[in-house]
Amino acid sequence: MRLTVVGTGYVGLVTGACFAEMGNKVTCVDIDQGKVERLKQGIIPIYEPGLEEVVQRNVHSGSLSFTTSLPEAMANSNIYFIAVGTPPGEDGSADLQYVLAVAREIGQHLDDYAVIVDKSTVPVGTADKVRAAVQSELDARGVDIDFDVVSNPEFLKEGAAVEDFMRPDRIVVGADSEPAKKLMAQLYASFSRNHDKVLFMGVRDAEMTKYAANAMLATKISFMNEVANLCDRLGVDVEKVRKGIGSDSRIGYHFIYPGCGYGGSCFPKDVKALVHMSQEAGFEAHLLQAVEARNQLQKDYLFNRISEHFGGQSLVGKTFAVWGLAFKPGTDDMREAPSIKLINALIDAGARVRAHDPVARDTARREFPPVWFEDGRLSFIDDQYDTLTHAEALVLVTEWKQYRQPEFGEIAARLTTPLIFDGRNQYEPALVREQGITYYGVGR
Ligand SMILES: NC(=O)c1ccc[n+]([C@@H]2O[C@H](COP(=O)([O-])OP(=O)(O)OC[C@H]3O[C@@H](n4cnc5c(N)ncnc54)[C@H](O)[C@@H]3O)[C@@H](O)[C@H]2O)c1
Ligand SMILES: O=c1ccn([C@@H]2O[C@H](COP(=O)(O)OP(=O)(O)O[C@H]3O[C@H](CO)[C@@H](O)[C@H](O)[C@H]3O)[C@@H](O)[C@H]2O)c(=O)[nH]1
Repeated sequence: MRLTVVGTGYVGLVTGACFAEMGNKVTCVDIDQGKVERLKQGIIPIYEPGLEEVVQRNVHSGSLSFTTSLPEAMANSNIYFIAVGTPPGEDGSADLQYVLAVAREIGQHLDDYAVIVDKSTVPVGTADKVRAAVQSELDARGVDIDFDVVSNPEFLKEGAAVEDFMRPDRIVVGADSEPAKKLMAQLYASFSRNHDKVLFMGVRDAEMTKYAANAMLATKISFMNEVANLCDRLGVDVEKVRKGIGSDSRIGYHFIYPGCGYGGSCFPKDVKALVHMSQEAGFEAHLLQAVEARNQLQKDYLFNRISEHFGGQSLVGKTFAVWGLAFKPGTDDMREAPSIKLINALIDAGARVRAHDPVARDTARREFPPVWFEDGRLSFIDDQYDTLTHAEALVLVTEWKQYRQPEFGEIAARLTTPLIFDGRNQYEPALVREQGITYYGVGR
């Protein structure tokens, strides 16, 4: 099939590349000319395992192409995916300006029946807005062309995006017309060869399903973070509790890892957007507000533990080694990363930070004032162990694989006071303490 994907971010690029890999002919469109030029050469703008190979292979075979011209892409296909950003507005609502700009542009160039697919995460009712935006452009042109708007939210995780797209748990398709359903069933047939993974539902049902999924996962994490805080006060090891409850198949092990808060471009923004959607519907979403509030507090957890350890002493002049900047392992994405809040708090308190991340240094640099790098308050170090030089403590923020089994002897020898704050409960406390290192986890 011939497809157009608008937006070449994490979702658009993975969608386009993976559909091309499945034998479709895909044109990806982006307004960022530099990005499009690099993509044409097979250079991808983000760190996402396995993606570069898929892009290069399909660019080379001619199945995947890139352009800045939406009309050029539309001319060759009859399914248009909208995969542009929906960032949070001031009030927490999802900002639809990019989605609606694409819808208007589609309306300006539509010349035959097409299915417009909302792949971006958008509030309930957005498909109607997309439909209205397209229709008003058709009306302005004085033409009568049939089209459908479908909701097909994406559930991929960064760091495992290609795998998640290729082997999804389910494919949600909200479609209110038979021709649209038929086309979407045909498109996804190859993903459901063994099990029928496509769940057809109404457009509004599909829009809500995406938010409900993310809100459920965020709720599990905030719940566990709350339990971890309680464990601190009651002298309980939350990791024992996690295993104890995860073994109940009704609860399960997924997404109950306590830590220093969830980040990323989805959970924080989508929980806020759902709270906003509730308010607009005249309903107070008490639980979701608490999920968001717990997460904000959780991002202060490590700084509070550090302050408590130093017994209210000033942190001025103290140096801290931070391992991990990205919001999770496997990505260079810094959106809402817990490391940002921690580093700001440490530097505001007069401390210095020496940080390491295997891939996110360039993206992380943009998150902090340049003067901090110039005057040495913040340094990004090439070798993870070199961060420890002159440092009082090691703070683990992102559990990259290379941090999971470190040389504790070397850590103890290099730190001025052997001390670890483990924001992801990666280390066995007894093992660390055997090395003469003082250890703090989250809820243990
Ligand atoms: N990042 C994820 O893991 C993930 C997963 C599932 C769903 N989502 C949702 O998918 C959507 C996209 O997220 P993302 O992380 O890929 O965003 P992103 O910010 O990485 O990429 C968006 C891209 O759209 C482009 N763009 C903006 N306006 C355009 C226009 N008019 N025409 C063409 N291109 C345009 C931008 O230049 C950018 O390259 C969001 O709604 C997000 O919530 C994201
Ligand atoms: O038990 C857990 C699991 C995750 N996290 C944190 O939660 C955040 C999000 O992690 P993850 O869900 O793995 O990454 P995302 O790429 O943000 O993916 C989420 O957001 C996407 C965008 O909507 C959805 O498509 C995915 O299904 C959903 O998992 C990260 O900061 C993790 O450190 C925890 O603290 N504890």
